[in-house]
Amino acid sequence: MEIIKMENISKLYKSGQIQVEALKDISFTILEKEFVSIMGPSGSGKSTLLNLVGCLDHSTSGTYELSGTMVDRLSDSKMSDIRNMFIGFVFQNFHLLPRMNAIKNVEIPLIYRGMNTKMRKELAENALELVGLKERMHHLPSQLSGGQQQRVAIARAIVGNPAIILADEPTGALDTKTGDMIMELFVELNEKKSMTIVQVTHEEEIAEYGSRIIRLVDGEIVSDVSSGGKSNV
Ligand SMILES: Nc1ncnc2c1ncn2[C@@H]1O[C@H](COP(=O)(O)OP(=O)(O)OP(=O)(O)O)[C@@H](O)[C@H]1O
Repeated sequence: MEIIKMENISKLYKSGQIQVEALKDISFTILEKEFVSIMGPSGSGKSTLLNLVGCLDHSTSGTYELSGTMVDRLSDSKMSDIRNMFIGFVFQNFHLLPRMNAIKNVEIPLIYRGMNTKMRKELAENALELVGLKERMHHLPSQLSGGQQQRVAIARAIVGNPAIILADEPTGALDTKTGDMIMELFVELNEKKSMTIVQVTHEEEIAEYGSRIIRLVDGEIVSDVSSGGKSNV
């Protein structure tokens, strides 16, 4: 089943006289349960693409269907409803709230959903257990290592049981060994929890944890290869 379907997507940024075509008429589909890595040089459009997939921004032209819903034509508030329901985000620098302990950080997406305290705590504890951090749930981010903070961020991303995890350079702030542990967690979430994962990375070794690598250059897809060598372009 297709979960992400983009057709002829372009994104133009205009500032004054200057226009940048960050994405140029790109089309691709991602199936449920795929683990896709997006690579490309600086400025090639990776973050722009991830923002569109994550319903954080509108394209300039083209169509985007997320799990059967045409996203482009939705209002901002409808788009954020879709985002909260379908997508969990993981960032390079974790984006945890420093004054809240691990479990409170993980509860945040559930607060937005209006869930009651007891249910929130239970789900947040389960998510922290899944990432192997239940015993640290009362620690503040500053009392956790970088890898542990990223695992809290991943627990927060998955606590609402989203269909898709979007990760922007999830290992960018971590050493190699810790980065590998985060990737092993992604593989586990992908294989055991059937989560679709789309990550942006600069590192070839990190990209290879995915089962498919899409490469961008100058806003265009120049290659799209699944493991086993199957080309999707
Ligand atoms: N808000 C914006 N306004 C104007 N131009 C932008 C904006 N955001 C990005 N761009 C331009 O769009 C192009 C693609 O940027 P984008 O951030 O998507 O690239 P990237 O591949 O994620 O780069 P990096 O690896 O350095 O993060 C670049 O030329 C960038 O300067």
